[in-house]
Amino acid sequence: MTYIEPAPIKDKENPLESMMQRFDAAVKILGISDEMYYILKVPARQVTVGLPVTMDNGQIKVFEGYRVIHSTILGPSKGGIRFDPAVNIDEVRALAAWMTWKCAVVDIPYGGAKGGIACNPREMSAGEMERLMRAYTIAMLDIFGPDKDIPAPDMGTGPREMAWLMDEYSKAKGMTVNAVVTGKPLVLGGSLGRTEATGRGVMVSALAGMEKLRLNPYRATAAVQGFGNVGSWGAKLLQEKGVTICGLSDISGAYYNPRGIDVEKAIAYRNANNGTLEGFKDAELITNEELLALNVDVLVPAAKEDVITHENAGNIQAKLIVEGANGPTSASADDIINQKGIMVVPDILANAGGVTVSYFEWVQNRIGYKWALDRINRRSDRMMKDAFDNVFETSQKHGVSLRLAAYIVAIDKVASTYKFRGGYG
Ligand SMILES: NC(=O)C1=CN([C@@H]2O[C@H](COP(=O)(O)OP(=O)(O)OC[C@H]3O[C@@H](n4cnc5c(N)ncnc54)[C@H](OP(=O)(O)O)[C@@H]3O)[C@@H](O)[C@H]2O)C=CC1
Ligand SMILES: O=C(O)CCC(=O)C(=O)O
Repeated sequence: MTYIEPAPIKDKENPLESMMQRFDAAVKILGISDEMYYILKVPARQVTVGLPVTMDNGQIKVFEGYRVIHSTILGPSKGGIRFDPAVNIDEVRALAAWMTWKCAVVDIPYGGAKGGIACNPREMSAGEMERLMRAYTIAMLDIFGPDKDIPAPDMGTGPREMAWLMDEYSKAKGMTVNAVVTGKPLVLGGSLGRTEATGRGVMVSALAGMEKLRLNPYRATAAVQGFGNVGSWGAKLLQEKGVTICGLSDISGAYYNPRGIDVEKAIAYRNANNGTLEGFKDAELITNEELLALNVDVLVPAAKEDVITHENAGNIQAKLIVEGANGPTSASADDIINQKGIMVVPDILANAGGVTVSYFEWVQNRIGYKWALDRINRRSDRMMKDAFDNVFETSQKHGVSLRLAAYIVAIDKVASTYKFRGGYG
């Protein structure tokens, strides 16, 4: 029997610390009461479960899984499930709070949650992943529910895992409940457009930021860190809008070509190469650290948190950062980036396209209907652009960064909803 120990919690530069620093700054500007501060800060519910799973070699491994429901003030909680070796409870707490703020920024009727399991999907077979996901679903039967808490994919998970979750949940309830999870395969009630939705929202946010900076997409260059769901779709859709993608990366390294990389070709290469860009020939191999410092107009961190810190923020040359990942910039880098005059479209705005189309999926499941792709794209693009404009206006009004403005918009919305609900007891 083996116990898979979760990643240790770092004292500093951890996502929870970064989230709290921005939250505190926004709360100060809004002048929120002490009572409200703690109502918004403390997660509504946190669950940790031990998950014994029989591995292919017959050995039992015990994994630790989490679900944190940060808030249900705006509606049932919503947020993805992450499978990654670095998962720990603090990371999930930060990610859950970001979901609350994200749903509020794009104005969808959800609270925020996140789940995670400390595991390494790259070292697990499909059968092991399935047993782990089913064990997690059973452990969370009382937490999940189409009117309570609705999971979705995040790093290391996708439609396949969501299908297992839906199946296990439905079996336990004795009926098909497809609205319990979003990001499902199309045949199980998944929505058209969900797979590419987060990358599409990144593209819409990038174009909105470029317009403010008067950058012509046809003359602009970009580098994208992370080539999974968000990074590959973000890069592809930006390229379709005329942007030259000079850099791409995954865990194997970064790939640079100043004349531009054909993103479709890179995706085909990755798909045929066991999911990795390793050995990609149409570009020079550089490091992920070098990719962040490339002389490009737009930088899209779309891999993981805390990749831009006070140690490397000074090297960034991009004029615009569009945060595809959750928490890619640690709070210690904010001042440096602001002093350099770099515009940052923050995570809780830039990557909200995914949860927006998840919301559409949930609505379609509940009314038993399927919308066409052009309708979904039109609506989600509109919602992303409206959210960008609202955050931009708020930043002008308060003289603050887009990041702080996004927190102000979100916290104000959740706090005033709480007051209207009369929840002071
Ligand atoms: N999926 C979604 O709808 C949403 C995702 N997000 C956020 O976007 C980010 C990415 O998620 P998603 O695309 O779904 O995840 P995936 O697992 O599909 O992809 C993650 C990508 O990041 C790469 N990566 C991991 N670590 C590093 C590193 N140290 N340096 C460079 N690249 C690295 C991975 O490389 P490799 O494959 O080689 O391991 C992979 O290409 C996460 O922060 C997630 O929370 C936010 C909103 C919605
Ligand atoms: O699609 C969803 O419901 C949530 C996606 C997610 O986890 C995120 O936006 O970080």
